[in-house]
Amino acid sequence: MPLEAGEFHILGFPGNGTDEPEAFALVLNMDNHEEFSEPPVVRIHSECLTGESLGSLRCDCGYQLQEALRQIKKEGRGVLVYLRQEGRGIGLMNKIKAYELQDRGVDTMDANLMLGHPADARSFVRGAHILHGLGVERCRLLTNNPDKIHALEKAGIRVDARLPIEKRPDRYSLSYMQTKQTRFGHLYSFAEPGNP
Ligand SMILES: Nc1nc2c(ncn2[C@@H]2O[C@H](COP(=O)(O)OP(=O)(O)OP(=O)(O)O)[C@@H](O)[C@H]2O)c(=O)[nH]1
Ligand SMILES: [Zn+2]
Repeated sequence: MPLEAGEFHILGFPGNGTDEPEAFALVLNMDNHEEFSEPPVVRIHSECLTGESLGSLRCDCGYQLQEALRQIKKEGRGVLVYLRQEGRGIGLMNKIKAYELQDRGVDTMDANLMLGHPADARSFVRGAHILHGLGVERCRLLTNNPDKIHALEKAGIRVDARLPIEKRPDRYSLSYMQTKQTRFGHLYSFAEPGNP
């Protein structure tokens, strides 16, 4: 599939009609093991229609999706697994409701909780299964989220290195990214809230 970031193979993974939605992976050069000494670059990406399709600036998802593909292309090999866990797993309608609360000053974690949802309702086990199916047992993971690393390791994928994937915060995304840093434990290089 020709993408702006380069040519990738797209592989589809059907859902089960109930709790497991469809997923897909964008794969580059994964049959070619001999040529590469380091484990592949991997991104486990969660759906964000507003950030990716509409170009919403209030989160960093659109940037991260494109940047992950650019990094994989630059490396010459890797996998992006796309999981349809919109809104950290609460779905688009609930995310829109959460945005309404956020417009009234509630942060992204409390907005989920006030709506009766977990702060993060996602699971990354499917991502690990898909990686296993592609023959990936270890990787260098593009993420700022330590929970994602622990989830993959628990599911049997060794994460040899974390590769940061950071959008520079701006006036639309700063408070959202600060909340991810202070409340979700995301690792960002802008160390002090208020100092992007
Ligand atoms: N409920 C809710 N979900 C959001 C909001 N903003 C983005 N999302 C969702 O958050 C998910 C992405 O999670 P992030 O916290 O941005 O990043 P991550 O995947 O945990 O970590 P990284 O690997 O560092 O990107 C996607 O499913 C988005 O749809 C929000 O304000 N509320
Ligand atoms: Zn987003």
